[in-house]
Formats: sequence, C-alpha cells, structure tokens
Amino acid sequence: MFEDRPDREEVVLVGRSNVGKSTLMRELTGHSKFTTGQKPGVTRSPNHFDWVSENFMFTDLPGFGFMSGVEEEHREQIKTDLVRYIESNADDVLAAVLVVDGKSVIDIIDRHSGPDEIPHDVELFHFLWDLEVPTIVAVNKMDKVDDRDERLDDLCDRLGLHPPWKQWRETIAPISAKRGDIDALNEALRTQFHEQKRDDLLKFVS
Ligand SMILES: Nc1nc2c(ncn2[C@@H]2O[C@H](COP(=O)(O)OP(=O)(O)OP(=O)(O)O)[C@@H](O)[C@H]2O)c(=O)[nH]1
Ligand SMILES: [Mg+2]
Repeated sequence: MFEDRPDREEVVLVGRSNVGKSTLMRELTGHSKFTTGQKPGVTRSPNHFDWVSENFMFTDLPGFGFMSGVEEEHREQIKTDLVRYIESNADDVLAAVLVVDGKSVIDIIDRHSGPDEIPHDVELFHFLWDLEVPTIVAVNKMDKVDDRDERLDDLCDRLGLHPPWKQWRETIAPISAKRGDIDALNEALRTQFHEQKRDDLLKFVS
C-alpha cells in the first residue's frame, strides 16, 4: 500500500467501500481513469493523481467495511494499512475527505453503535481529528436523500458536532459526485488550502 507513493503533499479520500470515492476522484481530477463500480471493493490499492510542479496530489484510498467475497481477515488488513498510510504521511496530508453515503450512513452508524463497538466512520473521523489532519466529511449520493437538513443534522450529532449542520460548512459538505455536484466540497477545500497558505492550489478546486 506504500511502495509507489510519490513524495507530495496530498488530499486523501477515505471511507467505506462503495460510497463513491472513485467517482468523486473522477470529478476532482477531471480524469476517467479511476475505476468505479457497483460492487464494493473495487479499489484495492491507493491511486494517486499528481502534479509534480505544484507538489500536490489527490489520493483515492481503498474502501473499508463489508465487501462481499472478501475475507474478514483481508478487510481488517485494509483498515490497518489505511490507518498506517495516514499516520506515516500525516505531515503531508493537507486535508482528508471522509466520504460517506448520505442515504445509508446514519443507519450504518446506529447499527454499529454499542457499549463495545464504535462505527468505522465515527472512529475514522476521531482518528483524523486526533492526528490534527483537517477533515471534511463529503456526504455523497445526496441525489437519493429527501430529508436533507434532517439527515445532515443527524450526521453531525453522530460525529459529535453540534447541529445544525449549517454551522459546519467547512466540515460537512453535501455532494452528488455522480451528478457532478461537488461545489460544497470544493468550497471547503478552498478554505483549507487558503488557511494552509496554498492558494496556488485553488485552481484545482474551482
Ligand atoms: N446515486 C448516486 N450514486 C453514486 C454517486 N456517486 C457514486 N455513485 C455510485 O456508487 C457506486 C460506487 O462508486 P465508486 O466510486 O466505485 O465507490 P468507491 O467508494 O470508490 O468504492 P470502492 O473502490 O469499492 O471502495 C457506483 O455504482 C457509482 O456510480 C452519487 O452521487 N449518487
Ligand atoms: Mg474505488
């Protein structure tokens, strides 16, 4: 998972399998080389899309969580590798985009919340927070969500951010990657780049 990593600053896309990371990668880079699919587990190793002259890249990381046909042991390995990738490169990560499926994320979080279980998405969010990696939650597939504000407020609540979600526009970005509607994410990334004095990168997210 680490061998071919170019030495650049980066924005990483992380999240459960099948939430639309690779579809979002296509939108962000304007390139269709990223394989997407209806079955979870399409992306198996990091995909970098880099600009040498700007010392910058977008990285699409493998999804974690349930994947049919993939052994439990292998799924755990993907998660371990993902955590190690972010830990070892945290200094170079300008922002992490935690992609979730707006239609199912609340159900999945609630199903896995218990006395000795923390849902993956929540765990990852706190992990990134603890590493002080600026994190944006891209709530994807909003084209399938009817009760938009309610859903986004619930998500804030589960992540430990005080609703209403509209107070968290730098953190919560509702999008529909498949429809090419990613303005909210671009806006949040612009804010991050500006704060980190990387205004030269604004052209990649406008
Ligand atoms: N309705 C809807 N479907 C979407 C959207 N974005 C992606 N999808 C669909 O979701 C499925 C999974 O998309 P991928 O981009 O392959 O997901 P991924 O997160 O890269 O999946 P892994 O590589 O398995 O981790 C595909 O069928 C996409 O067409 C969206 O905004 N709305
Ligand atoms: Mg993928």
